[in-house]
Amino acid sequence: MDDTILVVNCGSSSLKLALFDQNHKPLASALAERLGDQSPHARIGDGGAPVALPPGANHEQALEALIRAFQDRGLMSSQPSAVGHRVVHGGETFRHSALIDDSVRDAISECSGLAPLHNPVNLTGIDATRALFPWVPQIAVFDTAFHQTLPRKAFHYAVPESWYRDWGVRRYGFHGTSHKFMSQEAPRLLGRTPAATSIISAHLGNGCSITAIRDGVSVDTSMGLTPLEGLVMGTRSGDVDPGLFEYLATKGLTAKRVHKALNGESGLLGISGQTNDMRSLCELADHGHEPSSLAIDIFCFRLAKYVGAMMTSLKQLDALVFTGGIGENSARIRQQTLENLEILGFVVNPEANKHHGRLSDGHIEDSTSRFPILVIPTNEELVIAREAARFANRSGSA
Ligand SMILES: Nc1ncnc2c1ncn2[C@@H]1O[C@H](COP(=O)(O)OP(=O)(O)O)[C@@H](O)[C@H]1O
Ligand SMILES: CC(=O)OP(=O)(O)O
Ligand SMILES: [Mg+2]
Repeated sequence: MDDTILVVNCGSSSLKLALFDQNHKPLASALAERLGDQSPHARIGDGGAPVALPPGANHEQALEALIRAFQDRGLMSSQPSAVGHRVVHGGETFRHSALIDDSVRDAISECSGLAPLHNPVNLTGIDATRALFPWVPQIAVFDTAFHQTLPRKAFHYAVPESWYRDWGVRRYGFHGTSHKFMSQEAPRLLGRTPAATSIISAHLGNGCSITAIRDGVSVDTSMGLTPLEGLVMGTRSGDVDPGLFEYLATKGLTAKRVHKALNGESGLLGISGQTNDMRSLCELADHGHEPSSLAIDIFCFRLAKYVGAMMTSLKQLDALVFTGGIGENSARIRQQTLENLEILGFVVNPEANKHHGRLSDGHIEDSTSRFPILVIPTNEELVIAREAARFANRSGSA
């Protein structure tokens, strides 16, 4: 058995793998996209060698092909010592990561009703990897776990109490591994200890969420019962008036249809009518495409509004942090968001922002800014690998 840790992140139509050594150094990564499609793609590394997949390949086939490719290239000689899985929804059952056995698997499956787009595919990855490596400890790392510290006033909706008691209707929060990573990395850059640091962490990828972290723990977050609430996202609406379900019913749209549209046909894609990809959207806006400019305006306005809201959960603010594909790479989106926040004392340094903070230890604030502003590349896979190693060591297998 190798002293490697394999991390598996199954998305709805994609699969990301990462391999780490026992010191948590990255050894290899792989990505499969458009699974279930007639022409799926898979490759090792960033822009690296393609891996052949049959038309319509599912997660299981992609997983096997990519692991075989790791082995063929000598990156993974036999079996990993542990496998860590991203699981999106852990409900109230999982406050921490869990060593997967049949009962943990069943409990994850029971949470599927709350994340029908995410948990079933996470389970596909778990089942496939357990079949491939039956003697290797497998650890579930939950997006929701970091948010289990939310106080009741932050997680409780103003709805009939029995909805929470009987059906678990509450705010859970997601992207917990990314926000947790920020809660450790931001203090490191600031020369502070995590337990004495309060930040606002904005994870802006395909899904977007923002979290207030007070003295190292999550105290408020924008995503809710499902990963639909809060910020504007690639294809998700974020906050809307729930009254629209009833109104749209009078137009002939069922609740199921509206839910599908809010998840898959809204957000940047819905407003622009063109794309859910922020990079393409910025190019369209540069060429004068008005709906794309509007989508960017709404995205930045909602984000700025949420930064203001998150500040009310903190006693002090040590940094506002941008992360995720958009947060890490789009100077324009950060600039426009921060312009909306000048009244609160956030002032960006255009030069540092242009370089994504890479020449200034992550800092992009101007010297006149009331608060530090940081850009930090996220590393959800590393957080999952660390958790998996911790559990594997505990079970005496690594
Ligand atoms: N240079 C860039 N400018 C603007 N947006 C970017 C840039 N690079 C990546 N993005 C955007 O980041 C988003 C994807 O974020 P990512 O965190 O990789 O997604 P996922 O949630 O799937 O992991 C896309 O909207 C993409 O266009
Ligand atoms: C929870 C969530 O929104 O995840 P993703 O950003 O991977 O879609
Ligand atoms: Mg990502």
